[in-house]
Amino acid sequence: MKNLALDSASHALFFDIDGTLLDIAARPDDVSVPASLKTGLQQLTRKFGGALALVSGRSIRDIDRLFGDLKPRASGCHGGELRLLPGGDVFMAASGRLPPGIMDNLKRLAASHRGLLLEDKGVCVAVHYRAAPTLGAALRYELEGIIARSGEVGLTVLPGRLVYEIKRNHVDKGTAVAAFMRLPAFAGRRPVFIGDDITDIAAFTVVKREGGGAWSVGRELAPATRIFDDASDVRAWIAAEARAYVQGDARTERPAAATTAAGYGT
Ligand SMILES: O=P(O)(O)OC[C@H]1O[C@H](O[C@H]2O[C@H](CO)[C@@H](O)[C@H](O)[C@H]2O)[C@H](O)[C@@H](O)[C@@H]1O
Ligand SMILES: [Mg+2]
Repeated sequence: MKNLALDSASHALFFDIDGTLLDIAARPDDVSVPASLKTGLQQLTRKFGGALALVSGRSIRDIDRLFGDLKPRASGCHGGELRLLPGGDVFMAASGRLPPGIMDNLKRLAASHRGLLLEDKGVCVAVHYRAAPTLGAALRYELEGIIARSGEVGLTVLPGRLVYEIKRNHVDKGTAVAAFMRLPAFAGRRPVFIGDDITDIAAFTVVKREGGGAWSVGRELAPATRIFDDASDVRAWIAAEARAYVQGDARTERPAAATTAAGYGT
C-alpha cells in the first residue's frame, strides 16, 4: 500500500466496485464484501463530508444486495442509474430497459453457448464469458450484429473483464461523476476516481479534466496513474484512511466541511 494522504476537506472520492473494492470471482454472485470494507466506506463518507460515491457497472439494486445497510451515493449500470443522496431514490439517467427483441436474442445466444452468462440489469445488460474465455472476439461480433439488426440506435457494446456490457451510449461513468460533482457536497472539491478497467476510463478522463486524480488498480490505464496493486491494496488504504479519521490523527485530518448531523453533505 502506498502512502496517499488526501485532504478530506478538498477532495471527493469515487470508487469502482469489481476489481477495485472487491476481488474478482468466477461469477458475479460469488463476490464477498468484508464487513471491514463497509465500515471503512462509512467512515470515509463522514471524513470526506459526504463526498463519496460508488460508480459501478452493477445495478444499484445489486450494489445494495452486496453492501447491505450502507446504501451509499451510487451510480449503477455504467452511468445508467444514479442515487444522488445516501439511501435516496434511484433514478434512471439512461432511457429505459433494453428493448424486448434484443433481450430475446441475447437469451437465445446465451442458451446456445456453454459458459455464457446473461446478467439483466434493466437499463443495461452484461454478457459474461469468464467461463468461455476463447469466445471473446466472436461474441462481440455477434452482439454488435444483434444490436444492428434490431434497428435500435444509441446502444453500444462496452468490453470489460471477460464481459461485454450493452448500454446506452449517452451515459457512462464519466457522466455519472459529472452529475455527482454538481451536488453541494462535491462542488469545489477535486475528484479522485479509483478503478481497474477500461470501463473506468470515461471517469478517469472527467476527474483529470476537473484537476483531480485518476488511480488505476492492477494495471496501467491511461490517463490514470497506476497506484494500487490489487483490490486488497485498495481495501488496506481505505482502512488506513478510516483509522486515521476515527483516531483523529491531528497530522492528517481537518474537520470535514458542510456536513449534516448524520455526517453527510447534501
Ligand atoms: O464497474 P464495476 O464495479 O467494476 O463492475 C463491472 C462488472 O462487474 C461484475 O462483473 C465482473 O466481476 C465478476 C465478479 O468478480 C466477474 O465474475 C466478471 O467476470 C466480471 O466481469 C458485474 O457482474 C457486472 O455487472 C459489472 O458491470
Ligand atoms: Mg471494476
